[in-house]
Amino acid sequence: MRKQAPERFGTPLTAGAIRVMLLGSGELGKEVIIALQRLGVEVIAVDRYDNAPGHQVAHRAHTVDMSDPDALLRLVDAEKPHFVVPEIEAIATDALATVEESGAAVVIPTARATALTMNREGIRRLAAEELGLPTSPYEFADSLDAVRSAVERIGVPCVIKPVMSSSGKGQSTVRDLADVDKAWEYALSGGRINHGRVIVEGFVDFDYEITQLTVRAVGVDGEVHTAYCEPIGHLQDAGDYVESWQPQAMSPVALARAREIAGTVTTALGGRGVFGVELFVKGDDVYFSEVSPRPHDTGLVTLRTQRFSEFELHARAVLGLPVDTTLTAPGASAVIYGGRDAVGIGFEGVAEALAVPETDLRLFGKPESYVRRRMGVAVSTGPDVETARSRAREAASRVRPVE
Ligand SMILES: Nc1ncnc2c1ncn2[C@@H]1O[C@H](COP(=O)(O)OP(=O)(O)OP(=O)(O)O)[C@@H](O)[C@H]1O
Ligand SMILES: NCC(=O)N[C@@H]1O[C@H](COP(=O)([O-])[O-])[C@@H](O)[C@H]1O
Ligand SMILES: [Mg+2]
Repeated sequence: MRKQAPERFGTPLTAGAIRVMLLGSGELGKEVIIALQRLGVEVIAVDRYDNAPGHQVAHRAHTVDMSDPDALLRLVDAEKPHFVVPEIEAIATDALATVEESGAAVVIPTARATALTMNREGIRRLAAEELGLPTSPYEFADSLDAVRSAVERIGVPCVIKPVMSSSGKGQSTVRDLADVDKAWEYALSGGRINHGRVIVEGFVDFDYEITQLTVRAVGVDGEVHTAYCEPIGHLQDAGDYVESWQPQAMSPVALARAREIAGTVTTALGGRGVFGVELFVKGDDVYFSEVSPRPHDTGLVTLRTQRFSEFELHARAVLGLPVDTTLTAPGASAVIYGGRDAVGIGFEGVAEALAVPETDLRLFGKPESYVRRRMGVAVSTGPDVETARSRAREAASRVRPVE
């Protein structure tokens, strides 16, 4: 893999351009695309539906079924990107392996890391069984009977999730054996790709949970180094993030353990880029949950809290450029949901939201809204995290989705 930055940054849309292809172009990809374009990179945005947020800001946009390996290989062949940057969980990872092996493009962070993290089984077995990291107890199951016996062994409460899903899709917490049938049905219908396989995880009664953003980037010595952002605390509702803040206060022991776990798992995954290492913290104990080999939704807060947001850090790391993870202000983010099932919705209250001090807004521009689809986010800073959190919540609540 090429470790150094390209020597020459050519002009976009000419033969000398550095080309990056994003596989998935939602709200996170859109910010990565903007960051890349600011560095003079030509960007090709790919998603499963037309007019995805990143499509709207890229040099070129394609709509393809990203779980179809042939479709992906045809696209890579046609566009000849230097870097392929997965942005979402539902991608044909065997096609990424082909791209990497053939040397057609560099896959970020690596094809193997993308495959391992796209399936909860791959990353959980790596973390717990190979790396020996502390996690909740877990079992995998692919029939209702197998789920029932797994729940009996692990005990309630426990959490059932499709092996391939994200943002809480198909996930439920089972508090009673009688709830298992419903949880299994929900998992089958809710994953991004129906694999008929779930993980049953013991419920971790954590004090708080964090995302430890971890950046693997090339240093001045030409080697890949690990850099850590300040921990991001967050609140989840039904497995989906609703609020995040940075920094999360942690005991020195818990912080050191969090970084050690994050360093271990990201080193094992390898490659370059931003990783969102999700951890549960109870007292000084830290449990690994999962990791995104890409910017993390809870990291939207870094748009205002860090000198360089997680999206800018990813862009730099992808290109082999130096990074700087400095926090510049405490801050918080609060999610704006669509609140309705409708195409082409509007938003009122934007001026009122932006009247909240030290507050910014992102409206992602998703063409279709669902009740629980994330359509925007408010990001605020303040003298402390508490002030920033109440500002972000206030701003988000002032934005009203309308027909
Ligand atoms: N074993 C567990 N014990 C306690 N809480 C859990 C457990 N697993 C998940 N949760 C809660 O559900 C949230 C979402 O879980 P998880 O991150 O596994 O889902 P996801 O679908 O991958 O979400 P995302 O893609 O947004 O990260 C966690 O952040 C946590 O709040
Ligand atoms: N937790 C992962 C995550 O937040 N991913 C982000 O959500 C988009 C999909 O949104 P959609 O489901 O509304 O299309 C993805 O493209 C990515 O930006
Ligand atoms: Mg998660």
